[in-house]
Amino acid sequence: MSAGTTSAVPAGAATTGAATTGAVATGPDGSARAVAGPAGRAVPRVLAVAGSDPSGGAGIQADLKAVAAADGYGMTAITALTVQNTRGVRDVHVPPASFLAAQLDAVTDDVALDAVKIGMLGAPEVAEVVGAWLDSLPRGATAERPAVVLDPVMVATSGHRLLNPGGERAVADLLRRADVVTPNLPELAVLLDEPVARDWAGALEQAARLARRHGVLVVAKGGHLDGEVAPDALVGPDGLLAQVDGPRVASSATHGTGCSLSSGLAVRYARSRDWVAALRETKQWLTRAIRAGEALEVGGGHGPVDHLADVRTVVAGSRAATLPGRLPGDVARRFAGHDGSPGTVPGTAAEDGAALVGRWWDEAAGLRAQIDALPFVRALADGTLPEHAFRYYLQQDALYLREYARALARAAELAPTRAEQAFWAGGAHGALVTELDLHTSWLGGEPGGEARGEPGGELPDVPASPTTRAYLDHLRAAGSDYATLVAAVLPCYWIYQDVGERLAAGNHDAHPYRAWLGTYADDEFAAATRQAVAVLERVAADATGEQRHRMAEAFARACRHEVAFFDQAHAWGPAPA
Ligand SMILES: Nc1ncnc2c1ncn2[C@@H]1O[C@H](COP(=O)(O)OP(=O)(O)O)[C@@H](O)[C@H]1O
Ligand SMILES: Cc1ncc(COP(=O)(O)O)c(N)n1
Repeated sequence: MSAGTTSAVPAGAATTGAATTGAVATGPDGSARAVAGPAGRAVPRVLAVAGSDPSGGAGIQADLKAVAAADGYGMTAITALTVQNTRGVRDVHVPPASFLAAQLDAVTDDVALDAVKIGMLGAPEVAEVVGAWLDSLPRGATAERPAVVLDPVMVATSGHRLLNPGGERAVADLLRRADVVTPNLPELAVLLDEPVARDWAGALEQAARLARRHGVLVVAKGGHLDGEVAPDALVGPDGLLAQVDGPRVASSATHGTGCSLSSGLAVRYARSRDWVAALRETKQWLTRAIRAGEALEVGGGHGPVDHLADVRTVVAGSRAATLPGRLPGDVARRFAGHDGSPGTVPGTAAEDGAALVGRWWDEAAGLRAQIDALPFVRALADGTLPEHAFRYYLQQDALYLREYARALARAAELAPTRAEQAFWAGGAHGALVTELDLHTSWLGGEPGGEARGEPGGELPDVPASPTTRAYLDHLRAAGSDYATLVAAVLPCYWIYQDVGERLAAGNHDAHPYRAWLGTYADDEFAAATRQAVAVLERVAADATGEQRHRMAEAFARACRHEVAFFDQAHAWGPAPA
């Protein structure tokens, strides 16, 4: 199941987009709570009223990162200072409530707010100040009134109280002033004064009761339940409005998920004015952020999510794209005419293709030289590469191969002839079984000696790096057009075979990676590479000028990703303890 699948929307209930525009749920005080309305600002101005977490994963720090990740402008009014890290909360200091009131006034006097996210309040008097401030904001579902998302923070994941005794009533008193409230299951139970829901159906019933009692929309969250799916749902006074399912990620990087969800939701709602769409997008983003969290290696307890995982992927991709070397456009223009219009190359069709592909390969010579000069490749060649750096490379390569096999399978799906279909299907099988088996068995054994692990093992339980993800994104983006896809998958064959030939030539009996280097000198792989190149030549020969332009770009980009991929393990540092 993919993250953020929306389902179980009852007929007539809010879903997304135009269908929900104008839908409202009415609170007991008669104020309208818009489920969806006219679109808001492109870069919403969002104020987080919350506590500080010095370890950066939860609280105001998470809020700012989540707001930035959702492309909003973040501001903060700090309610409390905590002394905490990923392992737990050591102390809490709540400054005078009047100081918070002054912060709120300073921001509101100057800045028009599109949304407010309220998190940890710490003490009843702080909640009261926030309540009075909310009452001073414009009322009703007007453009001037900021959307208010209340995350009723009470207890940290570690079990430490984040709200003084007596604070629960004051927080409950804020519910009627919020548009959406996002309690976790224990908080939902406290707000209703009921036992904690034991299953999802119970959680949805409680959420509806809370929504009815306070005239507020409730996001029920399944983070605290078990099972393969981590469901969230938007629930109104009349019950379920929409359920958003996502896979439960097996990860300890869940510190601050509640803070991040509520902030991301506030920004996305302020932009789209559609709570269901905002929840779905926020959930999808959060799932990616949780997946990428462990790779940050922050702390020894419940680590943070990687709020900026998507940004890192883009940065890694553009870093690869700007590696020195000829711009793809230059390559393409030479063959397609200066304006990118269909050009002609003299000679027979078959010669055209070979000449074209030969030029692309020559244009990538600088990148191939860069690969040879990379610290990683040199250390692998001379045997000085630390074992943990080699393992890192193997792990990322295994994660890459699994998805690369999908790209080859897609090429098989799109192939116009039976021969090409069979070739790519064989390549997909080879990547998935032969090559991936080699990786998993190496990862289970001694990289320096012979492979010892079991073939057919599972993929390494590590997240794909931003560099790996960026390369895979490139392959995915190429996947709708056969010619572009063939050009994008080719460098992985060709460069690997080319670099491998030189690595294998320097192999010797005493080389610590001799068995691995031996795998590079594989005649079958060399033959498959020649065949893949022949297919590329055939496709290039038949391509229009515009297609050739796209192929040249896809090919050159993939070459750049190859450089970045080989380079990514070079910052190996000391071996982990
Ligand atoms: N292991 C997980 N995998 C995927 N999503 C999760 C996981 N844990 C929590 N979430 C999501 O994180 C958000 C916060 O959920 P939850 O843990 O219930 O709240 P809180 O952080 O307030 O205790 C929800 O969107 C929930 O679905
Ligand atoms: C300052 C602060 N605010 C909120 C939380 C709750 O975090 P979570 O999102 O994991 O429930 C926290 N641990 N610290």
